[in-house]
Amino acid sequence: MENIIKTESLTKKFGDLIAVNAVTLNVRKGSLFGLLGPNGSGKTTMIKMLTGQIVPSSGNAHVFGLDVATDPVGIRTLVGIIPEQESPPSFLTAMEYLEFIGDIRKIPDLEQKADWWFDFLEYEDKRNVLCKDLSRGTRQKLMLTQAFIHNPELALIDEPLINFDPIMQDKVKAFFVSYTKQGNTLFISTHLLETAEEICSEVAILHVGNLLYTGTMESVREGNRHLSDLFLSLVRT
Ligand SMILES: Nc1ncnc2c1ncn2[C@@H]1O[C@H](COP(=O)(O)OP(=O)(O)OP(=O)(O)O)[C@@H](O)[C@H]1O
Repeated sequence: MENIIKTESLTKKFGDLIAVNAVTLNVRKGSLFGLLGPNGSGKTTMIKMLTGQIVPSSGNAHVFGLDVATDPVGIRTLVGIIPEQESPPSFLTAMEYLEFIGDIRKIPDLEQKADWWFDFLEYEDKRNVLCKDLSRGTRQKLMLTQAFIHNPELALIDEPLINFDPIMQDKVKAFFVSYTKQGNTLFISTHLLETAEEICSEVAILHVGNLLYTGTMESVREGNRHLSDLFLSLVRT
């Protein structure tokens, strides 16, 4: 099956600190890929490199065949991301922010698509509220909306569920599963191991920048093993 993301010895150093150490992995089309790891293991750094927000120190990564180092804008045009800032501009309303995204991405039928997302994520009543006055969960809804509103074939999202209540988490999880069942690819980082076990088709486990495991959820579950058992056995050693 086609690899949508390919990395080879991908490395990021911040001074003497090696945040991501020679990671080689492939993400297949249609995967719901979960990147797991303890605090500071390099998950955000990986996502930032794969979305062209920071440049690798060495090694390489290709997304849709585009090199993250030389074509970051090409990649960001194609994929859905929540940018580094993670918050919409405070001086725009939710709808004004989506119009701004619609202009940049040249999205046809923006109004109609925004209506669908306001309804689906249940924040229609916040449409005309300034972003600075939105709750953290509602800001996360808006950021998810802007990541998916142009119907990308690939989205890379750092901790997509963390600010949501359990009901909204269920709804978003179901969306992620149906999004990938349609042939799209989703790459998420998460600390929620039960959630990853429930929805991911493949996982990778990072520990102090090193890739300790990558495999399908079937291979994780061999012998009735739980993802948390595998995770803890790898990162506690
Ligand atoms: N801009 C930076 N400058 C210096 N060090 C950085 C920078 N960004 C990240 N790091 C370091 O790189 C390492 C990996 O950080 P990263 O944010 O990628 O981890 P993470 O797995 O996403 O962590 P968490 O689960 O806590 O969000 C950490 O030691 C972090 O302190």
